[in-house]
Order: sequence, then structure tokens, then C-alpha cells
Amino acid sequence: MFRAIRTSTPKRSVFSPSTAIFQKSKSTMAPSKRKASAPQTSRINGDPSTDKKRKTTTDAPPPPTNPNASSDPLRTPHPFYKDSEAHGIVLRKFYPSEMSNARAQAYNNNELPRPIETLYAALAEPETASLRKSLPVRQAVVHWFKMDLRLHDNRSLWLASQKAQEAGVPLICLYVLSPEDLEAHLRAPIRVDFMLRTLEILKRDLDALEIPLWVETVGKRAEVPSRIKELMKSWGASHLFCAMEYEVDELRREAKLVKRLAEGEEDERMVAQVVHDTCVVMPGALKSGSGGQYAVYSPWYRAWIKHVEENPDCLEMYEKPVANPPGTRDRRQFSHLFDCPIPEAPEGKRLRDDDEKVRFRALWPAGEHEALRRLEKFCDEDIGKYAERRDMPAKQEGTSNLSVHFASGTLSARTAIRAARDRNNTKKLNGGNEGIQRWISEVAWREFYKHVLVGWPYVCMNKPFKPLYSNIEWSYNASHFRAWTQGRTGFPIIDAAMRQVLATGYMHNRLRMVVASFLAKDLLIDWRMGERYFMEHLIDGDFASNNGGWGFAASVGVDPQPYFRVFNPLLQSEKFDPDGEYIRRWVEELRDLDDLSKKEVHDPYGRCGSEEVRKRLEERGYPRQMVEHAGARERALEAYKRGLARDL
Ligand SMILES: Cc1cc2nc3c(=O)[nH]c(=O)nc-3n(C[C@H](O)[C@H](O)[C@H](O)COP(=O)(O)OP(=O)(O)OC[C@H]3O[C@@H](n4cnc5c(N)ncnc54)[C@H](O)[C@@H]3O)c2cc1C
Repeated sequence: MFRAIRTSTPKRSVFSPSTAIFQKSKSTMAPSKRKASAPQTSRINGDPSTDKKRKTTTDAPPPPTNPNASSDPLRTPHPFYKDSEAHGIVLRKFYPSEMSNARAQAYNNNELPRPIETLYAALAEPETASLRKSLPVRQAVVHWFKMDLRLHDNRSLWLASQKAQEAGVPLICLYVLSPEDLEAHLRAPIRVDFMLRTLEILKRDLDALEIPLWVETVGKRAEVPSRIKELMKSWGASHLFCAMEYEVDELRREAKLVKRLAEGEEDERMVAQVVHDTCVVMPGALKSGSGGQYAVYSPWYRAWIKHVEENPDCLEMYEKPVANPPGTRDRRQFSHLFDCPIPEAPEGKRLRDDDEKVRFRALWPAGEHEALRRLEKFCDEDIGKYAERRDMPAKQEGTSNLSVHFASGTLSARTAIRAARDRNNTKKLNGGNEGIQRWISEVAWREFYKHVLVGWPYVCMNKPFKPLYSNIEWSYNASHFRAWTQGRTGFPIIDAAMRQVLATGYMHNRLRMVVASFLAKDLLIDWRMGERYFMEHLIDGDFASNNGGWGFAASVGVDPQPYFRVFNPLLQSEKFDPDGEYIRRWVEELRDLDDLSKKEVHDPYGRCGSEEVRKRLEERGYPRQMVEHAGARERALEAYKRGLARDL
């Protein structure tokens, strides 16, 4: 089934700066001369009518004074910047203060270069472009593994392998472990553990092909490009291939890498090929009617389907790399590379104890073989019923549980979509079996959010997609936040979901929406604290999907729920866990209370008539509902309205 059909170099270019959708940046403009555009326009949220209404609202309190006022609105932080720093949202160790809305708007006005444009510019510089065309291969070619931890259907790895084979030199694989990156990107220990276990498997599989995997730990993340160059020099390598990652730090790092490798004397110059691979359709290829990136999923998805149908090579898969020339392992220059150990997780990113290790490893076997096994099983047994079961968290087989594999790159989206399509009675991605169609469209959501990062890079910098929503005054109530994280809100469905994440590193999609809405709206807590908490605990923590999911639930992102649509946790609970089966699985206090009916389990104190049962709940310490939903909803609507009426 996983027949790879690439046997020769594809015609598509390795990177496509020319296809960038963005207008030429005006970044050379002196900052002081930049015009501060209105913080929000319909270009951002696509709703000019509501914008107008917001501006005429007069009962808003005066805006707080900005302690860091500067004459340049693009350099002045947002007036609420201290909150985001005090509560661990903006990590000042790595990043500047939260930007002003005007600065976010400047990205939208093409006044600041988007990081992908910076990378494309580095790749298009005459120096680097001509080297890519003409530099002869020296003694080795390198593939740099990042979030593409697989041999099958890995475009960058395949291109590197082709290059090495053509030149008759060995392929060397590299992985860079940057503890600072893990910290800055809030990687969960469970995810780091999964990644290190996957590296062990990758190393074994590569070893069978006589390809070494070198794992380099680099203390300072700013030094990654220089260290890669040093390593390549020591191996006599001239060409490096890697997949493009679409987050801001990574795009900027790769721009630096491309230039750094090209620097130096004739014999020190090297080439970096940064290739699109993680999405079926590369970001920038789909343009809305106005020529920009889509901010709404449905039209984006229609365009995505059309693009894939018109360019069927998007779904062509890549062979695994060819074995290195025999004897590579015995060559003095390379032999030590085969003995490189996989390091331990760095300080602060280790699992707590052996119990956690045993539990998490049993739950989440690592590596691409497991990813392919799960995919096959899901496609054979469950995908057909996906549409009916996907929203029911009690049904473990209702969804694929493949997100950790997509996030770590142990599975490619191409392979997954082809596997699903192969089970259908049509080649059309949006035809045939409803479950298959629906699953493919969910895999596409992941891709949509990656495209969003590229178009609106400030979402990677703690700003909401709609900058105006930065003006909402959030709560930072520590005891409320703690109750939410510990699953002690008194709403059984919320508590079950939050306990599931603590116990397994995973939460069902429906419940991610419910708990996120509860935090942002019922508790009015800054949604970015929840976003951070998810990243720190999820095995599948992926910046784009997590940010997109939180943006949707808190009504601050692309394609969001309107802010006045607030999930009612009780109704969600009754609809998606009608028998309370999921609740009882995770909320110990309610598990064996057989006297609680199916209806009562969703709100035990409020609905259970039995004094006896309520007493037992109290003895067990199960909390009463921490907020009254109707009142909390009103409070949220007021806060959103007030925030949107501010002009900061
Ligand atoms: C607040 C919030 C935070 C989220 N954080 C993450 C995250 O950090 N990492 C992550 O991978 N997903 C995240 N999601 C999306 C989604 O919840 C998970 O991808 C899904 O629950 C994973 O389970 P599964 O693999 O069984 O999914 P399936 O239902 O089998 O879907 C198949 C694949 O499609 C993709 N997918 C499905 N739904 C979505 C979605 N709504 N958005 C983006 N991709 C989707 C995932 O890659 C998933 O593995 C988040 C959603 C919300 C609402």
C-alpha cells in the first residue's frame, strides 16, 4: 500500500520563492517614517460592519496609559504587555515584549517582511543561488532531521539521498538537540521523550542502510547555524537538505543558515536546500479572491482540493533513502559517526519518574513503524465510521490518535491522505464515504493552520490573529487557573478532560474546544495561558494547530466562533458524552456512584436529588461548580465588547 512512486528528481523546484503570495516588503523604510496604520481594519477580520460599530461605542473606559510610550508605534509594546510577561506568556528570556497592534497591522500592510520572505530572500541571493546550481559535491551530503522523523515519504531526505547517490558519496543524517529551543517552544517532557525514543528507532533503521545519525546538542540556539557549518566542515560535506518549518524562529534561523553556509573561502562554502515537505500544498500556493492568504477554512479547503486535483504530484510519495556505499562504516572519517549515542532529555524536560515512563511509553509507542501500523489499522477498521463517532470522546477508536505522529513527522500528511483515499470508492478527496472525506478534511485543518502562520507571522509572537482582541482585559486569577489545570472546576466534563491530559498527554478534539472556551470565556482567563499549558502537556503539542485551536475557541483567531457564541459546558457534556461514560472514566469521585443517573452525572450537585450522594461527593472532595455559567457568559460578553471598543 505504501508504494512510493518517486524514482527520479521531481520537476517542481526545491523551493519556490517566486510563488510567494506576498507583495514586496517595504522593510527598508526607516522606522520613524512608517505610518501607523489603524490597529484594525476589515482586512484583518474581514468584517467591516462590526468594525464600524466598535469604533462608535462610547461607554468604554479610558485605555490604560502606556508605560513604555515611544514615538514609534511599531516599537512601542502593547499597553498590556506587563500582564503577558508577568504570567509567563511572553518569555522575555528569548523574546521582546508583546508588540503593539500597530506592529501586527504593519505585517498585514506588508510594511514588515514576513519571515518566509526573509528566507526566500536568502535563498534568492545571487551568492547562495549560484552556489546551489554550481557547487560540486565534496565528500558527503547531509540531511538535517527536524520534525520529519521518518525514512518513508520524506522529501528532504529523499533529495539528499539522490544527491549523495549521484555523486557516489555517503549520506549523513543529523539531528540538533537545542535545550533552549525546547524551553522557548514549551515542549512537553512527554513529547521530548517520544522524540528521543523515535530517534533511537530512526538510528537503527538508518544503521541498516549504513547511514549514520549524528545527534548534536547545541547549548545556545543562536549558535545552531554556525555549529552545523562546523560539523559539515569536519565531515567534508558540502550540501545540506532540510524541511522548511513555518514558525517564525525556524524560518529566521534557516535564513541565517543559508547565508552562513554560503560564506567563507572557496573551499568552505556550502549549500543549504530548505524544502517544502510538511504540507501537501505548500503555504503561499493558494490565493483568495483578493490575492492573499485565506483566513477562513471552507474556501481555503475548496481551493486546496482543487489544487491537489490539478496537481496530483502533490500526493506522490518519496522512496526511503538508498543505502550508503558499502564500507562507509569502515572509513576512518565516518566510522565515529555510527557510535553517536541518543542523549537523555535535558534538564526541565524529563519525565517525572519511572512510573510516568512506563505509562507513557506503553500508551505512545514511538517511531514511524508504529505510525504506519496505526494508520493502517484506523483506515481498515474505523475510518468509515469517523463522521459519526469523531465527536464522542468515550469512543477511543472514534478518531485516529495519529496527531503525535503528524506533529513529530513520523507520519507524512501525503501518506496519510493516500491511505485514506485508497479505502474510498473514488479518487476524489471530497467524495465517496463520508467518514473518509471528513477525516481527510481534518488532516487538512492541520495544514490550514500552517498556512496561517506564514501569512500572519505575529500569531507566533503571542498576538491574536485579530490584533484588536489584544485589548481585552483578561483575568489572571491563579486559583481559577489552577482549578482548571487540575480538573477541579466542578464541571465533570471539563474535569474529565483536564485529568485525561495530565494522565495521558492527550485530549479529544471536542473537549479541547470545550475546555478552551471555558477558560477564555467562563473564567475570562487569558487564552494564551491555556495555549501555553497545552503545549507544556500535550504529546502532540504543535504550535500551529494549538494556536489555531485556541484562536477558534477564544474567538480571537482565524475562522473563529463569534465571541458571543459561548459553549455551554453542560449542554456539550450531555450531547457528546450522553451516558457519562467518558466522565466516569476520568473523574474518580464520580466513577462508582451508581446512584447518579446519566442526567445527573453531568451536574451532580445541581441535579442529584439524593442528599446521601451529595454528601458522599463532598466527602470525596469533589468541588461544586466554580462559576455559574449564565452569569459568566454575560461577564465574558461585556469584557469582549469593552475590549473591542478600545483603540489601543
Ligand atoms: C484548543 C485546541 C488545541 C489543539 N492543540 C493541538 C495540538 O497542539 N496539536 C495537534 O496536533 N492538534 C491540536 N488540536 C487539534 C485536534 O484537537 C487534534 O489534532 C486531535 O484531537 C488529535 O486527535 P486525532 O489524531 O485522533 O485526530 P483525528 O480526528 O483522527 O484527525 C486526524 C488528524 O487531523 C489533524 N486534525 C484534526 N483536527 C484538527 C484541528 N481541529 N486542527 C488541526 N488539526 C487537526 C490532526 O493532525 C489529527 O491527527 C487542538 C485543538 C484545539 C481545539
